[in-house]
Amino acid sequence: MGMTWPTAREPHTLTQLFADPDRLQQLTLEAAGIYFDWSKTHLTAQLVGDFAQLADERGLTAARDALFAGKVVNTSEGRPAEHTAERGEGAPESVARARAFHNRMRALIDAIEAGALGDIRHVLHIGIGGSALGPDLLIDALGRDTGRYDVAIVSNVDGAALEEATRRFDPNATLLVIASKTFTTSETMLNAASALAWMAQAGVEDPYGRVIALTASPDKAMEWGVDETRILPFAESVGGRYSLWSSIGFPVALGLGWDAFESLLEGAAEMDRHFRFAEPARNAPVLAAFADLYYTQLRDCETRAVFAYDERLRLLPSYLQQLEMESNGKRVTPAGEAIAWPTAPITWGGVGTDAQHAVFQLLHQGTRLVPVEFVAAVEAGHHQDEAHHQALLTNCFAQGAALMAGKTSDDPQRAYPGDRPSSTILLDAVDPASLGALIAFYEHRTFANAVLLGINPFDQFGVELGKQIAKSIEQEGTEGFDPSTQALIARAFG
Ligand SMILES: O=P(O)(O)OC[C@H]1O[C@](O)(CO)[C@@H](O)[C@@H]1O
Repeated sequence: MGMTWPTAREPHTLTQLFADPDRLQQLTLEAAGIYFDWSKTHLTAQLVGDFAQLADERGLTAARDALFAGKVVNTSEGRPAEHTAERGEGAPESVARARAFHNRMRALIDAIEAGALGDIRHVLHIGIGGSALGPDLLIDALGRDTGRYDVAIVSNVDGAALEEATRRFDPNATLLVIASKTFTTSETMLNAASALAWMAQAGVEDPYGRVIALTASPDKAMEWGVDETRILPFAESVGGRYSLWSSIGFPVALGLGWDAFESLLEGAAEMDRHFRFAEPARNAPVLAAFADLYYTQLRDCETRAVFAYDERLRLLPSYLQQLEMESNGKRVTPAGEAIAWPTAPITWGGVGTDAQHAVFQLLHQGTRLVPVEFVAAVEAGHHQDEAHHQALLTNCFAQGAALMAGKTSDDPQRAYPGDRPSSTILLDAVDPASLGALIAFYEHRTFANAVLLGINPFDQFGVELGKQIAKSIEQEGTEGFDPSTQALIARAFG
């Protein structure tokens, strides 16, 4: 498959690019209440135009329409990708089905709140990957001091993860939520069995009566012993890492309240409409994808870094790692042809200001170019002192300015080369609606990248081999494995 990427006509530094008085206006925009700034990247109006033309040639508009129309965009698995239908933006029958599933979830939440499952104060949500990262991000960001349920999200098969939750939870007041699209993921099933045993050992009368299943495989949940009335299904066409909006969002709806969950969906729907209808040069997910492609294809950047300048968003980089790397970490086209250019960069990041005192040295003075993304919110959380928040934001903006401007010095060790790109995403507040819009922005940006790269972002066959090998070691032992693996197993298990 051949493709010519746009080229920067004249190499200008970022500081030079600001000589254009229209630059700020051209490369900033507001969408779904979020302010986006790409003016400190090397994108120019010219480059945006070139990328828009490429997007045209690559069929971005048709691909986007197919996504929202519920067409089979996940061709390797022969199904649509209908996460937007969960927020009301999709094929009418898929939207109706999502509404019916949401109504079922709401009825169960109402019943739990009314005490139908007994005294519930703790919610133990067990799931991994897309069945954990979204709920974890939302609960961590917004679940403090709600006066509602205490929610723990447990994903790792390491028993220490489950123990941390069971140590602080009362088994007699715990709701066990098993979240798994397939209801076969080994880590989740082992954690779920151990959590159930913990409840039984503590003398909970009917532990199964406290189990909720969130799944696209209700039959498997029933086989496991979950009563049908406590199974919250979602459509097979909703991908794991895109499933926060479905019943996988149950701990969010229970922990933050139904109104918050609806605001989350509405915030995402607003971003959906923006992505659908805004022209490329004023379309936030599309512009972000252009910047991503500029740095990976034209500047050979192998990574991109996301720094949340807000403690509430500290899990955002982990969430994005799955979304971006599991979606676009591919090497062939849907037709099976090798892709001749780099695909998704490595997403990494952290929290500001902590990261400034750890990894920013490399960003400012290292030999690698890393496009940086800052995510911050104008409003401090209710728990936060204004002075702290001002210091936080000031640091965030200062870093962007410093990366770009650099600093000369007679001593090369003290010189900063500058011209290092960053983009800034500024929320008004960290609330359900803004986080819905933010996450939907990232989903569509990943999709736009995929279309231009020539990738199916909705499958993830690359995660299967390790799982198969782990299973075969468990079941058949080490025979046939390489000497290194055999030695490790012998040393660990004797
Ligand atoms: O929800 P499930 O089926 O347990 O899968 C969990 C996660 O595992 C993966 O399939 C990868 O192993 C993810 O895509 C998914 O989010």
